Amino acid sequence: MAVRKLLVAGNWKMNLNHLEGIALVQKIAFTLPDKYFDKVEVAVLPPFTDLRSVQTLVDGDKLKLVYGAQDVSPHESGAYTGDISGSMLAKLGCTYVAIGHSERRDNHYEADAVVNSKVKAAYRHGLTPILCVGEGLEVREAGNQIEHSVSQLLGALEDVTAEQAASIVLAYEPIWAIGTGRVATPADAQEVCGALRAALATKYSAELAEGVRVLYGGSVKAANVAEIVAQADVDGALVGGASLDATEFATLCANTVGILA
Ligand SMILES: O=C[C@H](O)COP(=O)(O)O
Repeated sequence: MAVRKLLVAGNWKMNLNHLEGIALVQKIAFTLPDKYFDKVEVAVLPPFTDLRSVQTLVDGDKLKLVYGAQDVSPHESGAYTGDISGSMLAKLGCTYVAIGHSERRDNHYEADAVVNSKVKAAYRHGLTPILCVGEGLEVREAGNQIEHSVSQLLGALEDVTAEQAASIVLAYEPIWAIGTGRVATPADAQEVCGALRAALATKYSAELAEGVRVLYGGSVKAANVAEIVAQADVDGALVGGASLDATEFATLCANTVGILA
């Protein structure tokens, strides 16, 4: 039986300048007891502009949390104005990179092929993708959430080897739950997270699928995280709004495994 270490990742989105980011990371680190980090991996995903500051703080104070980026260019270098390459993120000590978030798929017209190219770019530079999939309300109401999310997963994994996929993190984020306060029920989360794991087993192997961490995201708060993460195929959370407040985020992390902050 694979032992999957829980992961709570805070996606700051387009919030907190580098000074505010330093303050938030310091408060999170000082609020969570060291014993916590033995049970749950805690990551923050700041805006690009904050990464160097977060790196300096984490390295300098030997903090136990890790960090990553919210996107990555599919290109290596060159005339791609505004892009940030995987090599640049690796140089900044990033562990993770979120790829395919619905806010990128929608606002930047990122089709599955683009998401796939970013997944491969992440692996070229030793970054672990947090691959985001999830359906809109109209798909949910039609009952097609599993087909939709599995299709996004398989589109993102085109030409991705088993060796690479073994380390991937998936995040099921129903769009109708993002930023709305309408969190998915534990059963909703389990249904799709379980289907994503089954799809990995079919594409690669049952052993690989058992080892991959599948997160839920969408209005996760300290008050609701425990019942969601208690589901068999949910291995943590990708947290937006609640990650911007140190006390809420630290309590959310602690509640993930029932450790009081
Ligand atoms: O990446 C995080 C998800 O978009 C969830 O955001 P939220 O917790 O604000 O609903």
